[in-house]
Amino acid sequence: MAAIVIFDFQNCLILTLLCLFSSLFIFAFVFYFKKQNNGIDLPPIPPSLPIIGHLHLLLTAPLGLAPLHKCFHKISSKYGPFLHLRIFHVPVVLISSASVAYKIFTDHDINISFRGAVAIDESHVFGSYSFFRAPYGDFWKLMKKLMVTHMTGPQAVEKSRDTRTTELQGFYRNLLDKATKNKSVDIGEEVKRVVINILGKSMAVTFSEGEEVMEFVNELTALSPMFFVAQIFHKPLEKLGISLLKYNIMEVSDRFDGLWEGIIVKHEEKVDSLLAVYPDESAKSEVTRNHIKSLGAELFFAAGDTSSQTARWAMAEILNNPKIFERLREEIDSVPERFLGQDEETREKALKFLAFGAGRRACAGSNLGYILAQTIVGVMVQCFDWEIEGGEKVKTEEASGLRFFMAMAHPLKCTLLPRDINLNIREADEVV
Ligand code: HEM
Repeated sequence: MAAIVIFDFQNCLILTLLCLFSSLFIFAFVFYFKKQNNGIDLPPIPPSLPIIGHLHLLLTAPLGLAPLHKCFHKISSKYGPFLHLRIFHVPVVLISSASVAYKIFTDHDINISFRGAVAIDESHVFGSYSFFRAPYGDFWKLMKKLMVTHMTGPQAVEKSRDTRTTELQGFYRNLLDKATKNKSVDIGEEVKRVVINILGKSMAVTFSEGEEVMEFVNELTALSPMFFVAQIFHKPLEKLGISLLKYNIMEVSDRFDGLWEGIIVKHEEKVDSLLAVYPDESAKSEVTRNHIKSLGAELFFAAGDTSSQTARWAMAEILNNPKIFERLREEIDSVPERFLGQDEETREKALKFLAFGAGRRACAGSNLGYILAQTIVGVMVQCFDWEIEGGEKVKTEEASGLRFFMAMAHPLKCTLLPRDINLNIREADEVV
C-alpha cells in the first residue's frame, strides 16, 4: 500500500512539474514571439529552447559545430524552405529555395543589405571603419566606387593584366622549383600567396609584404569563429565590463596596424591622391586614412581566402576525376577560344548557387575572382602532373565550425612533375 501511495505521489509530482514547465515554456514562447513579432508577419519558427533559441540545431555531440550549410540543410528539410531562427538574441532568416531567394534579392534587397552591428569598433577588420560591415548608404557607395575604379571594375582589371601575367609566371616558376626539388606543395597556400601578390601589386606597384599579409590572412581565418561569437556577445558583455573577446581580435588587429601603416607610408602619394579624389563630397561621408587601411586589410582577406578555397576545391574535384582532368587539359592545350561566349552562361549558372552572393552586397570582386580562379587552376592543370599525398584520392570532407568560407578539413598536399610543353602563360584577351 505504501508503495502505491509513493508511486501516486511521484506521478503527481512529475505531472505538476510538467504542467509548471510547459506553462513556463508557453509563457516564454508567447512572450518572446510577441516581443519579436512587433506586428510583423514573420516566417515560421521551428521549436526553440529558452535563451539559446535554435543554437542546439547547429551543434553535434559532444558540443561540436557541424558544417553550417549541412545544419541549415537539415533544418530546412525538416521545417521548410523559409524560416525564422534565433541564436540567443540574434534573429536569422533561413532561406533554402531558389525562388524565395530570388524574390528576397529582387523585392527586399535593401532590407538585407546590412551585415549586422560591428563586433569590435576599434578593430581594423570588421570594425567601425569597415567597408564589409558598413550599412548600405553614402559611405558604402563612396568606398565601392573607389574599389571599382581602382581595383575590381573592368577597366581596372584590364589595366592590371600585365601584373597578373608576371605574377602567374612567378607562380609557375615557384611550382617548377618545388617539382624539381621533389618538395610537397600545399595547393591552397600557394594559391593564396599568388592572389595576395597580384592584389598587392595591382594596388601598389611595389609590394614586398606578401608573406606578412599572408600571415595576417591566415590569422584572420583562424579568428573567424571569434568574430562570430564577438558579434553576438561582445556588446552585451562589454556593458557588464567583460571584454575577453576583444583581446584576441585586437591583438591581431594592432599587430598588423604597423604593417598597413608601413604599406601606406610607402605609397603616401597614392593614398593622398585617393583621399583628395574622394573628399567629403556631400558632407555625408568621408574617406579617411583609417578607412583605406581597413579596406586594404579586408580586401586581402576577402580575395585571399576565397580564391584559395575555390582553387583548392576545384583542384580536389579535378584530381579525383582523371577523365575531367584530361578533358580540361585538352581544352586548355588546344583552342581555348572556342569556349568564349560561354561566359554569360557560366555566370548565370553561378548565380543559381550564389557563389558570389547576390543583390547590392554581392561580391565586389567577382569579376576578378573568376579570372584569378580560372587562370590559376589553368596553370596548375596545364603545366604539371600531380600526385596526391597520402592516397589515391583527395579527402574532400568539409571542415566544421564557424567560418566565413567553406574550407576542406584536410590540407590538399601534392607532389608534382613538370610537363614538357611549350609554355605561354597569358590570359585570353577576351576573358577580361
Ligand atoms: C573566387 C573568389 C571569390 C568568391 C567565391 C567570393 C565570394 C564572396 C561572397 C560570397 C561575398 C558575400 C556576399 C554577400 O554577403 O551576399 C563576398 C563579398 C565581398 N567580396 Fe568576394 N569573393 C571572391 C573574390 C573576391 C575578390 C578577388 C575581391 C576583391 C579584390 C572580393 C571582394 C569582396 C568584397 C569587398 C565583398 C563585400 C561586398 C560588400 O559588402 O558590398 N572578393 N565575396
